[in-house]
Amino acid sequence: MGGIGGEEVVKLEKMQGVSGCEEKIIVLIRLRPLSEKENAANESEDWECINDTTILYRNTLREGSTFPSAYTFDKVFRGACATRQVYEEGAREIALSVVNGINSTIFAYGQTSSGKTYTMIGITEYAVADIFDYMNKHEERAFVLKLSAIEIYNEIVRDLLSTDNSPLRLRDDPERGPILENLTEETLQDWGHLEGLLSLCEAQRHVGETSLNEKSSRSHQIIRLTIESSAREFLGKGNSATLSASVNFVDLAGSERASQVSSAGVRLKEGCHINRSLLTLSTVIRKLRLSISSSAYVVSLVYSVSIVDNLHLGYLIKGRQGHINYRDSKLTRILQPCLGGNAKTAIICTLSPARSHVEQTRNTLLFACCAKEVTTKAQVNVVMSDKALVKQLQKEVARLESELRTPAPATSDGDYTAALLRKKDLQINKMEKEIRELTKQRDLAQSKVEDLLRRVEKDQISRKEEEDIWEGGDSLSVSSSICGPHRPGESIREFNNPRYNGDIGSNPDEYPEDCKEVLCVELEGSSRDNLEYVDQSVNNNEDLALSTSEEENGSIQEISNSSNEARGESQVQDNSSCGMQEQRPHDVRTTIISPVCPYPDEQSPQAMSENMSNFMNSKLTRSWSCTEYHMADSPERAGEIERTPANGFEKGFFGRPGGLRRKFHPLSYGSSTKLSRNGSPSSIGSPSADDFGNSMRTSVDENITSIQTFVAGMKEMVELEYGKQLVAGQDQDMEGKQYKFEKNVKDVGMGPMFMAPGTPLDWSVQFKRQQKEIIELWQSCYVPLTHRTYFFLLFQGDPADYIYLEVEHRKLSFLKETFSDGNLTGKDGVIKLASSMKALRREKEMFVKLMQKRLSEEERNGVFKEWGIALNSKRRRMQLANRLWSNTDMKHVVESAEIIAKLIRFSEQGKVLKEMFGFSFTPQLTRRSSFTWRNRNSRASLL
Ligand SMILES: Nc1ncnc2c1ncn2[C@@H]1O[C@H](COP(=O)(O)OP(=O)(O)OP(=O)(O)O)[C@@H](O)[C@H]1O
Repeated sequence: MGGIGGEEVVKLEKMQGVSGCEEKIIVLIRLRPLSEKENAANESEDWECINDTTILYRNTLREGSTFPSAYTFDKVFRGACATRQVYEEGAREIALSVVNGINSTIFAYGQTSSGKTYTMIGITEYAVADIFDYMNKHEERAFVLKLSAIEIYNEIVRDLLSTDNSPLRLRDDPERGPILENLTEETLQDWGHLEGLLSLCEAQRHVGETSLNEKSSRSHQIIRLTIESSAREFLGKGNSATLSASVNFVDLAGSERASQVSSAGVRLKEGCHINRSLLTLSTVIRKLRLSISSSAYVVSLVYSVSIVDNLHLGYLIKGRQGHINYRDSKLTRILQPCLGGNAKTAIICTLSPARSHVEQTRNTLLFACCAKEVTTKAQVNVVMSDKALVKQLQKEVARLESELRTPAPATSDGDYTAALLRKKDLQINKMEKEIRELTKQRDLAQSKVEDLLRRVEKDQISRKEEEDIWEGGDSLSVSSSICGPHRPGESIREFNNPRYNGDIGSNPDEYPEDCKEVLCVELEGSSRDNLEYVDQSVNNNEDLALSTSEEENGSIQEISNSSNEARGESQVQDNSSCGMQEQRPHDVRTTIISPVCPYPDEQSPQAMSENMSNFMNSKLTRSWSCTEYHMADSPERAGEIERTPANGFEKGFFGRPGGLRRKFHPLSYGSSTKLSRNGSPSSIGSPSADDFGNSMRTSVDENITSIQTFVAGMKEMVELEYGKQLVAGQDQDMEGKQYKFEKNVKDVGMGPMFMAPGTPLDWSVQFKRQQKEIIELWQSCYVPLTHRTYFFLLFQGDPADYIYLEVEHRKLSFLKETFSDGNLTGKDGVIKLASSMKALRREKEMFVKLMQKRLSEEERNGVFKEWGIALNSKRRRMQLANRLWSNTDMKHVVESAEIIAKLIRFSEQGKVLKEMFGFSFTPQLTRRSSFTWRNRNSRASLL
């Protein structure tokens, strides 16, 4: 019971195959025979061991008996059984656990004279004898046996191996448990030494005479035999591990009541202490039993409700177990490790069979019943030197590290864990790959953005130069960007038309897809010889050309401008100089727009481009230019798009692939007066949704070109197919005309359309009706005012205008329907209502600036006065801009168109067109006055 100085006790659950599992206290019953006194008193034996595990109360007829008659335990021994049998069959295994490093305890519990001392003396001797025998059989190990003995008498602990009767001090060590200070611990030398020490203990123990026992033990005796063993080969090397365990042989004082033994005086006092300590022992045992059974109950309950949680369960067990009052007596304090702790425990309950002791016997059996439910958890105790302990801990650390590094064994749990880890690794790898890919895409996108910004900046510079030239130049030209890979000296061909591949002498597929843009304008009545062009030369990267073609021979003849020729092959072939090698549609569009900015003074290219984009769509098509503009990413795709038939009107509308990605063939004015569309008679350049953009994509100053293009791109088809014959009064085969016309219409993907009425009167009526509806639709759809003005001024009732009104009407109807369906935020090709409104506002802001620039103060004041705007009011120009095209009244429309026409220099462009093409685009008042101008005077005042 003393500490093991200088060494550490380590409890290992796995050592020599012994695990620290919980096991119940072994409860043995020993029924002694009737004593001489009892026989003399003619006592009857009321108890009988009916088998090895059950004891039966035979006197069941006893009056008032409510107790059970049969009790079952681990083992019951009838009176004839020798102590050796009790030891071997019930206590030996427990006692010998000590040689394996496991603590053990053997109690003897029972009333006085029931045979406790008689039994424990024998058990102790047999156990020690077996231990000696074990030692002898295991010479490879070195054993050390130490014996100590105490008694607890009247709650005083005395050392039975010491002649000093002074009490021993009991203290609790956090790791080693209860320790008796200065306890004598004798190292056993041999059997004789043991016998001598046991004799000493017997001699020193308090014994007194009671009515039931002449030599009644009046104290609790505890003999402790401690066994330490080490492998001999490691002895003296400082790194040995020693098994160390103790076996306690406990001979309790009698558990009888003081009154039953007729004690008095000293015996009574002894009895009170005895009863107190045994009562505490009983209470501890009962609580331990209750805690165990409660734990079992809790476990069952917890499992049944499927809320297994180790922590929760532990809390419940601890909570139900509550406080165990070990400290209420010295006996329970000292025996605490043996009761529900680190020890194997056996309790031998001794009984007297005499009828006169039946009550005590029952009490003993009840105690036994409680004790058999108590569990302990014995562990192997290894005493290690500091060096061995360090080494052991290092090994343990190494083992744990190894387990962490190496895969778990191929158990089901290990397989699952390994599979889980592999899955996680794969996920990590996949995510890392995605991150790399996204990073790559981000870098590429950044690079493209930077490239686009550079291009925009370049375009701005170019545009500025163009504007300077435009403002200061006198010449007019059909301007556009031509970034074609055509060879110097060669005519610019219709590259996309296979018919002309041979003439060009090069494969168009060799050209960059986005660079196949050529401006060709054929002039009515012009021949190749008298074609004129003016090299705008606003950008060295642009080639300008006027082209003509003869539909009859299927060729396109073009005249490249002299400067283009002069630049030579090197420049033309330098695609990179064009900056179009990888240019996107937007870039191309911007380039096209740039020289013809309608508001060169005020509006940035981006703003103008945005205006047009908002209203139209983000992809440009130009009916007015000989543009071969591929939106496709590849020649194959381009071909596919080109071959895609139009299935109806909507097909040609923006927002539809067919409409957005059509390839535009050049317009060509034949040598005769008729306009023709080379190769593809009608699918290219026909009025479509793009026409909205066409008008808006032209600038004020460039509107000469814009109008020309507007007319060339729209009217030429009608002139060719229908209008020319009508105007000239030639006798045409109407059936043939209709066939051609319908074919054209279908080819552009607009579906069947009405023919113009056969008589001017019918057409006049229809025109006015349709014009009125178009005006209302413009208003509903927030169509740019410039577009309205162009259209209104240019299409005034000529029968050839019919198809354009029809197309315009259909487009606007579709647009209005789209808006009314709630498709206000479309994707590609679908106009955003909000964007249209915003563009309209910007356009009005431009008009405000142009009013200041292009109207004299006198003109402005006149207009303000005429439009009811007070001259002293603020923001007069904005007031005026806001009123333009603000309602559908025809007078208002005419006046709005006149003002805008003035602002955008419509008349100047009209004149130029007339001079250039010999074709009047200005309103022919003498011919169409009845359809159009209502307020001729006001218009004239401005125009
Ligand atoms: N199984 C037995 N067979 C024969 N005699 C026995 C047996 N058990 C006990 N005795 C005898 O009974 C008497 C009392 O036994 P013992 O002193 O061991 O009782 P006890 O329980 O220790 O009593 P106490 O508590 O008063 O010390 C002794 O004389 C003993 O020899």
